[in-house]
Amino acid sequence: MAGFQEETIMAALLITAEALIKASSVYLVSVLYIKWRGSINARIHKLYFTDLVYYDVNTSGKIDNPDQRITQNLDRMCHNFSQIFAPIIIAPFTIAYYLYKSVESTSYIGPVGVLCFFLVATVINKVLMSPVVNFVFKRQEMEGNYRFKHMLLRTNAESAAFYRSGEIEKFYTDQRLHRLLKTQHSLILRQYPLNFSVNLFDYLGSVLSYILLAFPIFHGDYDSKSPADFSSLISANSFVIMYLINCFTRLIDLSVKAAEVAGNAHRVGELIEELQKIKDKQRTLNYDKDIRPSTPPSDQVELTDINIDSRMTQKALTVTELTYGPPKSCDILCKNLTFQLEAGVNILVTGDSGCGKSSLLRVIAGLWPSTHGSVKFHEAVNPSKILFLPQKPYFTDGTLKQQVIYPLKEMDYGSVSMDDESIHQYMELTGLQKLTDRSLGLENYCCNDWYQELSPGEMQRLSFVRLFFHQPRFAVLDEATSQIGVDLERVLYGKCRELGITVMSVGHRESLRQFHQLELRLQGRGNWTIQPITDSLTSS
Ligand SMILES: Nc1ncnc2c1ncn2[C@@H]1O[C@H](COP(=O)(O)OP(=O)(O)OP(=O)(O)O)[C@@H](O)[C@H]1O
Repeated sequence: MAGFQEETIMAALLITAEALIKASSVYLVSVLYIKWRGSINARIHKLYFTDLVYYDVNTSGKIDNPDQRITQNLDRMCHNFSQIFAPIIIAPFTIAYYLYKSVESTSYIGPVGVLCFFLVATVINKVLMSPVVNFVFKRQEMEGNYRFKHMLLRTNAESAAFYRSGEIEKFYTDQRLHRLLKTQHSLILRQYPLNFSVNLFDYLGSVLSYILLAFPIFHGDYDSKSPADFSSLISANSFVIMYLINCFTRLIDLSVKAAEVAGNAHRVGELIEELQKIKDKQRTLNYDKDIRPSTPPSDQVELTDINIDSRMTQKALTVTELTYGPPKSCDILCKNLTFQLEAGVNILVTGDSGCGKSSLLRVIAGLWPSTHGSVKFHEAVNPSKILFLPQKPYFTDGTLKQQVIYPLKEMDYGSVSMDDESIHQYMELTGLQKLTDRSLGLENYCCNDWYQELSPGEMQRLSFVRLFFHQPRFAVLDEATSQIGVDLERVLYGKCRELGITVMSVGHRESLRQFHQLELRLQGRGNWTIQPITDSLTSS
């Protein structure tokens, strides 16, 4: 009786200890998770934003939106890990104690029997667990793809609506959902035998305790005991063996959760590795970002017949023997292109739609790799030296002023010698005074989605306010005035000249020619020409 009481107290103590460890582990894992997630997400942000791989990542189609995907996987992984942490920590102590107790009551038969049972169960569960890990990993990937499709549609809902593309978008979204459900179904199919085996070993465990007790009973070890002592001994010993089996079966039960943790960890690892690979690939690109001034190669375009402002002789960039095409394609958009962007000499890039004008800017900006040749910057690529205005204007969430000073932050604003009055003047110049009034000034209205608030022409005008605010020495403008009237276009280019901003523009409009001194024409099939513009306002 005393033995039975002792076992009960011991079991109660162990259960309490486990509950305590479980609560503490959930707390500990949560605290660690916050730190861990902070550092992992910061690493992703660095790879994704600072190292300029986001463009590649998004166009690679392999891991769109890695930040969100990694966070989701980390969430699940940490949740499951906090569930299995406590049982794993407490298991060695309970197992050691009950092994010792079962040796006392059944000699070697009890522990050996339980260990053999555990080994068989572990091997079988291990075999059944492997496919589950793979499918958990696949399900995460499919779920990420499906969610990303929804996010993409939400972001571009208006453009899709203009094309009345509801049916086709429904088709593609259903396809992704179908793939996700199919993977989930396959996962459930693989989980079925694993769950069956886990439950089977749970039940077999309770029967096993009586089988193991039968050995000392039939061996005659308890023959000398009175019926009362015998029955209390049996109940005490069966309790010990049952608890020992229970310790092992609980470890086996963890295999389902362990499979989930392994699947999630695998996916997080793969996403990070993929980002790192893209970054390494970028590093090995034949792309020279050296910002030190250098002497130009001898075979560059001669600009002797161009009226160059003698005060400005510095160069922004030199493109040498550049051959490029769309990534993951054998097409060549331009072959052996050589030119330089020199202060005071505006260049107009022209050519038919799809001939590779924007692609040239992508290669120059380092977003696309080149097949051959190099791009050498003589100025640092930062807003005060060289600023890119992309074809699709970019706006972040925040106030009007944050849009103007972008990519600077409010806190960096002090480092720029410009007051709000100048911004107001530029808003007025570009015809955006109404927008300032509507926004109750530059800083009083915080908008989450400026794309919904501005017309395409307003977006382009606001981009010019940004350009005037930064006053870089060089600007690369991709169809930056396509939605603006020719009168305002003249004003904007005039202001660029007044502020000493040399531009390289991509555009189709005839009216643009007068603001440039050189025309770089991409003729398709890799051919190109570069020649002076005779009707330029500034040419001699
Ligand atoms: N991310 C991409 N992946 C693969 N091919 C692309 C990608 N973006 C553009 N292309 C292809 O590269 C070619 C050149 O595109 P680009 O955007 O440079 O044309 P463009 O000359 O600027 O045309 P437009 O005047 O219409 O803007 C096109 O055939 C286009 O389909």
